[in-house]
Amino acid sequence: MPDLNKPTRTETVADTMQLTAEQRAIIQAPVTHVAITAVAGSGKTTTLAHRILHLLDNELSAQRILVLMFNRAAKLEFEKKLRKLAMGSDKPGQPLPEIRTYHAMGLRLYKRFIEEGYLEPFNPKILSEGEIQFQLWRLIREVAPEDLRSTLNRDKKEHIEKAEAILDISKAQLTDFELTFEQLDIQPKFSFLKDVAQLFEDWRQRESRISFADMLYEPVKCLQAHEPLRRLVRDKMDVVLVDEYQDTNEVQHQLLKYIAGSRARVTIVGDPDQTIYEFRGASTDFILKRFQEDFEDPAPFQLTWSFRYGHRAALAANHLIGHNKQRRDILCRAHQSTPSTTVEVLNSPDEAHAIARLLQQLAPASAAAGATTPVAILCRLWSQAVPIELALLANRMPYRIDENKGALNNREVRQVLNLLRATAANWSALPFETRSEIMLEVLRFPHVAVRDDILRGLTRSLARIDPAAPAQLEQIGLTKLTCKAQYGISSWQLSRIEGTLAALRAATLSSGSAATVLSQYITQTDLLSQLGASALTTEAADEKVNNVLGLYYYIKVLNLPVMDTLQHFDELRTEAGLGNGQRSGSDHRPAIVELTTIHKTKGLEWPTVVVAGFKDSVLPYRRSGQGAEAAGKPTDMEAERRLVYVGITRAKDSLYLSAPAPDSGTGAISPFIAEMDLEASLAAADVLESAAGEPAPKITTAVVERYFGLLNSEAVETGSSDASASRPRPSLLSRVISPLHR
Ligand SMILES: Nc1ncnc2c1ncn2[C@@H]1O[C@H](COP(=O)(O)OP(=O)(O)OP(=O)(O)O)[C@@H](O)[C@H]1O
Repeated sequence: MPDLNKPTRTETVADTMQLTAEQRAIIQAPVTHVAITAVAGSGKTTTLAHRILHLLDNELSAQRILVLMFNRAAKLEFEKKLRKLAMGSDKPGQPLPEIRTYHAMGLRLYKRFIEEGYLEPFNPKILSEGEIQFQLWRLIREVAPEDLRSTLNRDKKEHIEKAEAILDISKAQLTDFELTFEQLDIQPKFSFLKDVAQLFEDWRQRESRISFADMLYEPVKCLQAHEPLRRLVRDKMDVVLVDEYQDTNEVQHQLLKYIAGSRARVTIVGDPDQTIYEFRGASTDFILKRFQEDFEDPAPFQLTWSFRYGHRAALAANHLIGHNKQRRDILCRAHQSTPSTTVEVLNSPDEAHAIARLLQQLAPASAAAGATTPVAILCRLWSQAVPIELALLANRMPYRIDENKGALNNREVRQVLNLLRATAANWSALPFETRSEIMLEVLRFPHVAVRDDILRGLTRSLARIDPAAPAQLEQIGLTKLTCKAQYGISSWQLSRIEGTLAALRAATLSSGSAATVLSQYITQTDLLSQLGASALTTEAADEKVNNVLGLYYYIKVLNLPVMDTLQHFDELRTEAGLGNGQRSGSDHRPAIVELTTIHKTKGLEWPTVVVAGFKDSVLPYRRSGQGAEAAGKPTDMEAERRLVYVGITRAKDSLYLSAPAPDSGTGAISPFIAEMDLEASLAAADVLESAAGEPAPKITTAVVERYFGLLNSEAVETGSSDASASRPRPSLLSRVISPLHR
């Protein structure tokens, strides 16, 4: 193995990049196992990229270096970073190592093991969460013990969620269902769910289907069982580097061990405060303990300076995360080369429009900032994004959102709009086929629990008559006497259809705004609880209900009659490029806003970040569980706090925390805002950034004192002014939007 202690070209690279001593130590470390713990924005990925160039410079072959990233977005970002760095080096065309996600790696091994005859070929259509939950519910109904049958429907979600947890955690931890059941501390009355998990696996194998989890689980189980396969995969690499190790689970840790064998030296890097995938079996144990146990004598390194955000964001993040008890108490601190970051609370009774207005004001500065997408709006749940996206569209703000997540493609949004169409003045002028389709959607919203083929026949008859007309069912010959014989539906189903049609009739006759019509219909059909009940999990129920509520609030602010509201939405569809049923974008302006969830932002950063939904029940997210056990379950505050920590540490120049206006009736402000201690954080940062260099802030906390102590005791490294110059701070972004809520 080459001697990597000798000074090399990387030092030159390091010098021009103004790398810190902490970073240089890692880049130039000898090729041993290495464990790096680092704070958010401290240049973990940047340092890994430099380390790779250093290794290549020292005659390690690119083919013998493997980089494992957590997800696709992080992989793409890293590829870009490495390519750019390589382009600036004196060997711009040199081959670069393979960068893979864990799952891509698992899938590659899976296919190889099929070729070797150890695994069966699988259907390329990967099982979705929805399909898995649907199958679990089918099996639960098949095998539930007699004494639980009477409450099975009521506790549907609880059963599905527990069965899914047994399945997921067993695959993530490589434990059998029995042990997982015990570890999850599930009540004995649910022990039949272990059989459900096994029956699901039998079904899955019969159908040759695999899930996302199986891409890792199956090959690792195979490796555990077969020595020839272990020989096949091990010792192929000299160096393996793994990012985001704080979110590693057992199956990933084992895969890493098998790939490394006794040859590869492994570098792991991560930030325990950014662990946000516990629900997939992730644990800080792997970065803090297990790696040290399973890989011989790893050299420990730390990255403690943030280059992403300034003192305000650093102090707010430190105050917040300091409330977690189960952590290593490390402060993140802004490097002196880092421009200051403004932190503001955006208090508003109408979050969506407040954010859209803010972005209108920031747009020129954002465009000038030159970043590909200079602003990110981060949500806890996708349903939060519905009214925000609509407000962005209404303000003609070019944005980007995950495929399939757009508000106008959202099922509940489409259903609300169809309901409004059914109550609109131009109903009878609509083509017959359109009316039938709309009636079908109305009878599914909430679902009247009639089979689809019967429902289709029924809605074709209903489409012929006026929704405002009384006694419509009689008009199409559907009465208590005829319903069974003619349509094969029960009296109970008939009463549901009657209920929906009565609500539709009342809505059609209403002279109020679209919001009044919708609100009447929601109340009369008990829509929200019906929607919640139809979902297979609590989170899915919350998303459905919040999709409707988000749209309702948007329509309420719009305050237009039904026809005008529908026209407004037609215009939004055109703006979104959906006019002809295809999403193409109405114009080709580059997106200045990325609308996404905090879970999707691993390793990413933006000049301006807006974290939405700082209100109780959203941050921290409290599931509206229906089963008695779920409802009483305390929210995992530490996990939610880590999520907010990840969100707020994505900002470079400006961070906005969107919260309800006090006493506006739009919800209580999230306790996390108080936990950030913004008063103390901002006052302390003012002192640190003042040219006069005041001795101490007027308001102080233990965190502020430690922060000052750290800055004072360790000389901040010099020579980083170029780094700060490379990222000028947009002046527009520093203005106060709304008074800081204390
Ligand atoms: N020595 C340095 N001087 C100036 N800027 C730096 C330095 N090192 C890294 N940066 C910049 O700091 C920012 C954060 O770096 P990077 O994304 O690598 O951090 P990270 O630790 O991987 O982040 P996260 O905690 O989100 O995973 C980037 O904009 C990067 O270019």
